Amino acid sequence: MHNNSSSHRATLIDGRAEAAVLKGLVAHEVTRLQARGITPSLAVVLVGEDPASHIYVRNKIRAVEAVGMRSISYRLPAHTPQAELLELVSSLNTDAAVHGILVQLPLPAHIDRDVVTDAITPAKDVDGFHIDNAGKLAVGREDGMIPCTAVGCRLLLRRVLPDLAGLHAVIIGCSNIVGRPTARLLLNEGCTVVMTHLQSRDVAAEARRADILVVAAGHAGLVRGDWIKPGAVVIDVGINRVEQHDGARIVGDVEFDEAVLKAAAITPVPGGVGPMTIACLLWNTLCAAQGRGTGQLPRTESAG
Ligand SMILES: Nc1nc(=O)c2c([nH]1)NC[C@@H]1CN(c3ccc(C(=O)N[C@@H](CCC(=O)O)C(=O)O)cc3)C=[N+]21
Repeated sequence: MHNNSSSHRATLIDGRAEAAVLKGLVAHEVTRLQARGITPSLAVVLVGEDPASHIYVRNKIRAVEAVGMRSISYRLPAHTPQAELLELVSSLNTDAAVHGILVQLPLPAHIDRDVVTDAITPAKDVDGFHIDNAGKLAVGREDGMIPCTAVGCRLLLRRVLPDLAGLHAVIIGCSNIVGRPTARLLLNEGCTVVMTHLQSRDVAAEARRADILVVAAGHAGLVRGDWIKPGAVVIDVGINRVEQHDGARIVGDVEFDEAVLKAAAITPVPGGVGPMTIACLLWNTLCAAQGRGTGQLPRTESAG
């Protein structure tokens, strides 16, 4: 074993393997529900023709069906009026056969994202973006729907760090979709959480203090090797398409080749957080069908 600084390489956190475990659990619960005549179902709404969104939505639908759940997809033209989208959401809210509703983001500029997400019944809000769900998480409650990527990040961290209490966690990027909810979850675990964003003075200096570094900035190559404290655990949420001489490639927000020499463990991109986001979406859809929140364990029903 060579463990000197020149040969050290971080453990890779395998998001695909972790996602497969969670999907297996979901698939098992789905069979139990089906025995009672319930097939969990997810409605996915896509507005506009963004090619990346179409690929994401196709992958989500495939994953939903692979665990035995039902998916219903709605593809609306880019010029769809907001009122029409709200009508669709309203009809899905009252449809008892629909357990989860996901409106794919980003939405066209003429549609107010907050109005749409707040129109979804909180119990069917599998993204966890509704203000009621965000509010619960903000006060430390985990009985609502919690955003999928944040849940996925915590599961990956728990895999390599059994006890998160007292650790110094630094979040880079504070979107409502990823950074903020992840910060809330890590605070719930007892971490000391620092949230950095575009206006932060010295993000590198904050990052160097991190035992846990979560990067969700959407900026390829933002985090360099010298931003990472030796032995830190790095979660790279970024998904950036970069053009290279031999075609396009997906990279994260972390300069992986540098970070792998400093960190104790790191998530790759692809194959890290992304697959966990999908697996947690399946989990949330299951939770919605079972009438519970993300953070509540499945009820163990006795036979008969
Ligand atoms: N309402 C809403 N909810 C979302 O959860 C949502 C959304 N809108 N809009 C877009 C983003 C993006 N997102 C991803 C999920 C999985 C992967 C994923 O599985 N990535 C793979 C493959 C990456 C690739 O090759 O493209 C990986 O990282 O290994 C990526 C991105 C969910 N989003």
